[in-house]
Amino acid sequence: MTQLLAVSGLNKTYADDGRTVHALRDVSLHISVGECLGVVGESGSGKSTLVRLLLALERPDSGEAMLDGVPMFQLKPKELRAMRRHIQVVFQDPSAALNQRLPIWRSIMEPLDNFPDEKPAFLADVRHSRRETAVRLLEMVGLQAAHLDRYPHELSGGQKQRVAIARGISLGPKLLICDEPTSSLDVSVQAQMLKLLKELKRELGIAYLFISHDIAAVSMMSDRFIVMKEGQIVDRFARGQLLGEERHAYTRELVAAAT
Ligand SMILES: Nc1ncnc2c1ncn2[C@@H]1O[C@H](COP(=O)(O)OP(=O)(O)OP(=O)(O)O)[C@@H](O)[C@H]1O
Repeated sequence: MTQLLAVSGLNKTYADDGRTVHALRDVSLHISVGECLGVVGESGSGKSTLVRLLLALERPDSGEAMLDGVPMFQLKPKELRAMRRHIQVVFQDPSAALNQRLPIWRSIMEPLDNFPDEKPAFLADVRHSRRETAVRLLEMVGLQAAHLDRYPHELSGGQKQRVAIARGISLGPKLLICDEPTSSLDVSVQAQMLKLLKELKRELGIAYLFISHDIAAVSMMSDRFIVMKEGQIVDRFARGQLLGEERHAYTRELVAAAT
């Protein structure tokens, strides 16, 4: 499989009350085109730090991330902005991700409005019209044109997360980071959201970095897995190997805690 993202030797420390916190220690991973890499780890294991670095919101102390062979942390701000459209994110809390004062269709169109020349293949026939484009995106995530002019407070949590996913896929990214995308949702809605993400992955060929403390959700989505603890990757394995004898003790603890 063609490699999409190759992260090597990422280190990130923070100063906290005079103490140095190693949020990431020598983290290396790769994701192939169209693949889902699941990331599991308890709170404080470094998952959000990894996301912030990949979104270029912060820089690592050392290490590199190559996206399609381009070294991200060496890019100039303008180049970085252009590259960033290839990595989109869906966060845990869709309410925080959507502007409460904008109707849904405007929120959905924000990324495309920021990159007016982008025309992903699945939007090519509607891109001439912002509203038609928004309808197409809504339909792709299981909502309808009737939702176009609603405001976030008029939607359920699951519907808001669908809108956030519509935004996330709108630029046809190569990588979608799903950062605890189901954690804020009712249990009954979580499975529907995972099903939707799976369908979009298959339809659009997007690779996912799927982060969750919910091992069941990660197992359902991912082709391969990494387990993080105190900023380090302590275990790596492929689908079907979660319950294997060779699993790290910490992975087994997480599995035991989840069952
Ligand atoms: N800005 C910061 N300043 C100081 N310490 C930080 C900062 N950001 C993260 N840390 C520390 O780095 C470590 C990793 O944090 P991180 O948020 O990446 O973990 P996480 O696995 O995403 O946890 P959670 O699931 O709770 O978000 C933690 O010990 C955290 O306290």
